[in-house]
Amino acid sequence: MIAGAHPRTEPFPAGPSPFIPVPLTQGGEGRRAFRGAAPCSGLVPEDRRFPRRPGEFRFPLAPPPPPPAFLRPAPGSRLPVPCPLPRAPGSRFPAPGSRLPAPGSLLPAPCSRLPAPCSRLPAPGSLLPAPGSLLPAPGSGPGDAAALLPGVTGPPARGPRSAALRQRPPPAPAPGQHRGRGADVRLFSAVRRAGAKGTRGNPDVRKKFLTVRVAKHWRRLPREVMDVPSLETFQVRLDRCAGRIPEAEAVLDLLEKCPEHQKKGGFPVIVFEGLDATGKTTVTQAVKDTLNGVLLRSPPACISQWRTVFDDEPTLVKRAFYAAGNYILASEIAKASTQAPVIVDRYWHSTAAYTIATETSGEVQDLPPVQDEVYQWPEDLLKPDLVLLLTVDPDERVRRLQHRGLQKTKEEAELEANNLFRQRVEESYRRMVNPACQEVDASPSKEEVLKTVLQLIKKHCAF
Ligand SMILES: Nc1ncnc2c1ncn2[C@@H]1O[C@H](COP(=O)(O)OP(=O)(O)OP(=O)(O)O)[C@@H](O)[C@H]1O
Ligand SMILES: Cc1cn([C@H]2C[C@H](O)[C@@H](COP(=O)(O)O)O2)c(=O)[nH]c1=O
Repeated sequence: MIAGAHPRTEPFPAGPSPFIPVPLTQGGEGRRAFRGAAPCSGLVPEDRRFPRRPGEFRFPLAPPPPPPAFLRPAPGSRLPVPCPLPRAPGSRFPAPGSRLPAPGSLLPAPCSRLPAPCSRLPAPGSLLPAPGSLLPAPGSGPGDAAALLPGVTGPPARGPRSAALRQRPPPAPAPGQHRGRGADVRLFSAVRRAGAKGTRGNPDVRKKFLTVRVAKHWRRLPREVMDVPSLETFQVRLDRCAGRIPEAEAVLDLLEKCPEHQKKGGFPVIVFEGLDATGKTTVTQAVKDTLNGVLLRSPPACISQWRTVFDDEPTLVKRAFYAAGNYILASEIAKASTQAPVIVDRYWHSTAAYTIATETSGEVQDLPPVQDEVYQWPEDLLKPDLVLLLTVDPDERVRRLQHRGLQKTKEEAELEANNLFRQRVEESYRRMVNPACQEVDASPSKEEVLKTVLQLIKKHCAF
């Protein structure tokens, strides 16, 4: 976060490596140093580099490309006046019940960014809803909070990639999994089965039971969070907001350079997870030094300068950014693990755990149930050999946070202020599966924690 901030870690005493030494090292700076810096700008084309603070600059350096042909008006036709939809009095939204223009007409810029009421209507891939269709009242429809967020829903923004993404068939479901929409279908069928057993011969009871269970789940997690995660899902989501957030386009450009379905090399890949200030930076640095390994982190250095932009976005956009970072990181892991052991400071489990905890409220009992699909690893994301979850007694963690004295992220402030949020993040980590986390008590001294961690690595990873 603060470029050039003081180092986050104190060095471990140097010692002989218990593993085969590999003469390759990389990384080693405290992760905060990467926030706000542009460490691998070489990867980013010159016209895609952005200044580091959000608000300094919000539009691409080049003028925006002309709208695709299908959005342009027919020759000789008159452009509509700035917003053809009548506004509700005192509102930025069209009045409920107002009629939409004919399909194919050009939505001018201000209207094309209209949130929920407009963006929810078109069928996937279609330009506009049927002529004369009625706009729903703002906020109506299923309790899908995400659908009400600008830039989260609606057709992808623009460009040839958008068209390609739109034309691609939806990703095939995993074996035994329902397609795409996922959670609602899956949950519904699960409840149907339970209802059928417990309420045989009493359809009224079943009806009530179904309604209550499904509605409750919808309120807790937006459907998009429950969607089966895949590279394509996150590309589509970033593409949808690329017109508004130029950095999303830059992330997509980097993603396109990463081969799909990355495979791990012959060396072990070990991930460290945990709440902020549990000692990940400290221990990952020490393990990397001990094993002569490569240290990588999520989000990877080449996109971390845009964190501040995405951290201020709605959860689903933010999650798409961090998830995209994981796929870019996967290609770095694939390459590095052909040369040396790879130590990773945060990966998919962090993206999932923070999203789940942010999108839920209340106590850990209110999280999606154990074995829910939200705790699954994405099918198309390179898997590590071992994931170690560092946990620390809450008081000790607060002491470490204070000792560190760095500027806090929104989540860190939330973790400090909101005990329930902290518990939800940690419990979500614990519920992750395939691969699951191995919990390590990181409350003891740095030397003891390193010893424990090295023993676990020796036990679980082949060298
Ligand atoms: N085992 C330990 N005992 C005492 N202090 C520790 C221990 N491990 C780390 N610390 C100290 O706690 C603070 C936070 O550690 P560190 O930066 O490694 O945590 P982190 O998990 O990487 O945090 P973040 O996720 O926010 O980057 C630092 O000041 C560090 O020196
Ligand atoms: C990787 C990742 C991070 N975050 C958020 C959650 C935490 O508050 C900070 C941690 O960042 P740090 O560099 O380790 O201090 O970032 C997230 O929400 N999702 C992610 O995937």
